[in-house]
Amino acid sequence: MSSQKITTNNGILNVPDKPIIPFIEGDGIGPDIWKAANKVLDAAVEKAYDGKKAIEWKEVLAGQKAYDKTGEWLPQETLDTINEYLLAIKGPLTTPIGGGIRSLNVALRQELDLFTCLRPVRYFEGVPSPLKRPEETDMVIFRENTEDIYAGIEFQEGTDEAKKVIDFLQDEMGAKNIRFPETSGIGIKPVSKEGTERLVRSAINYAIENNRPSVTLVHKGNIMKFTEGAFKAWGYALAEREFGDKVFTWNAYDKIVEEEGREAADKAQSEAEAEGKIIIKDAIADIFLQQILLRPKDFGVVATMNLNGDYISDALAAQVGGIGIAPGANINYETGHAIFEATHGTAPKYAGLDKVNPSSVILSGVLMLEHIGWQEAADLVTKAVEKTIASKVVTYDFARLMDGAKEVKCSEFADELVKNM
Ligand SMILES: NC(=O)C1=CN([C@@H]2O[C@H](COP(=O)(O)OP(=O)(O)OC[C@H]3O[C@@H](n4cnc5c(N)ncnc54)[C@H](OP(=O)(O)O)[C@@H]3O)[C@@H](O)[C@H]2O)C=CC1
Ligand SMILES: O=C(O)CCC(=O)C(=O)O
Ligand SMILES: [Mg+2]
Repeated sequence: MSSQKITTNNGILNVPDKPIIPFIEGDGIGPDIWKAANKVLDAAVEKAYDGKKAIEWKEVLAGQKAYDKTGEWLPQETLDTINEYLLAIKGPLTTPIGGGIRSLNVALRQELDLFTCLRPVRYFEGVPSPLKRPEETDMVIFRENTEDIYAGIEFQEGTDEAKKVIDFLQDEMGAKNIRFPETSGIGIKPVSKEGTERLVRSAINYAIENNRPSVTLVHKGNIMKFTEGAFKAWGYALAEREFGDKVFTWNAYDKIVEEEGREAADKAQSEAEAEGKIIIKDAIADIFLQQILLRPKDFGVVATMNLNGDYISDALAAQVGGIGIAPGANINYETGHAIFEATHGTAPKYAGLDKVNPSSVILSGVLMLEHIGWQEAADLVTKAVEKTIASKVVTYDFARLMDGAKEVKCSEFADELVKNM
């Protein structure tokens, strides 16, 4: 079996039996969790296909390891390789706070135009959770991944650049509400119609393909009208224009309320639900954070901008047991390019201790196996995670909250998963 590249034809992947898939080990806990994931994913593929399929892993460098070896944090060769091989899986990469290099994670998403950050959130039976009914949290986050205040367009307080932008805003744009212009840093928040539309389109397509009853557009459009408010308006317009009678929007609901009253609007929505139409609704970001805790059953697919999606990801992860079990994928649904990675970061205090939960990156690997159509291998891993957690053999993060659990190391948890396949 010779190893080959995965290729694409109009976004449809052509996957050989032995695809070459690049990986980035990552900083901090990265080496520990990647080693565990590598073992589990290889075992699942071997078992599912009896040795007739296998992944050939190809290391590419980023972060501290890249800097130590090449003097660059994100070598061009890494970007070129992922671009060429279409997919990659990565451990977390460190971003210093308040100075130093900008996020390599964000750079990878921007450089490869991986416009969706997909983060499914589901409960595994037996995981300790702060909720009474954690199984009701079952959502898929579609986070815009290339724009927003997260794009990193910022000017530091006290610099000529910050002064120039502030002078421009005050003198030429009539801005009167910069409270302390002499000592302000400035951040810019670009949110585009194209960026919004491709994200919302992907979210609705996902909802249709996966029988999810609703897509909620989460925004702070009451305050940031022309960025977050526009996201909501463009999202509704796209849903109505491109998905027609497959969806029923709260925009349409509001129009019926105006013309015929609330009872007629409620009736129209109930009929749409009965016909299996996807309800496209919206929520303002602050109240949304309350609603996901108090009535999580109301939400299926969540489409939102970059910063909101970052906060929502960690909040929802906590509802189902924490960031140790929160997978993700950065995907361009138009080209098929994708990088799979955990939601969490490098957890530096645990680096090299062989201690943390590898489930997030392992389940990111499950998303990768599903992305290439290797569902049998993906299912083996998911079932092994279910079985292992149910048997109360867990890493420290779950063990500290579970009665009667056996705490194991990161590597031992991976061994247990392999045993339970
Ligand atoms: N995509 C990426 O590569 C990301 C990178 N980062 C970067 O990571 C660095 C550290 O960020 P920080 O804010 O501390 O967040 P982290 O997600 O790295 O860690 C915060 C805490 O979350 C818990 N945690 C994280 N991963 C695991 C795991 N696998 N198993 C169990 N528990 C886990 C630990 O909790 P406890 O202390 O309770 O045990 C840990 O102390 C920063 O440089 C940040 O920029 C952050 C997010 C994403
Ligand atoms: O890039 C980083 O350091 C943080 C990114 C992050 O928190 C995320 O994407 O969820
Ligand atoms: Mg985050």
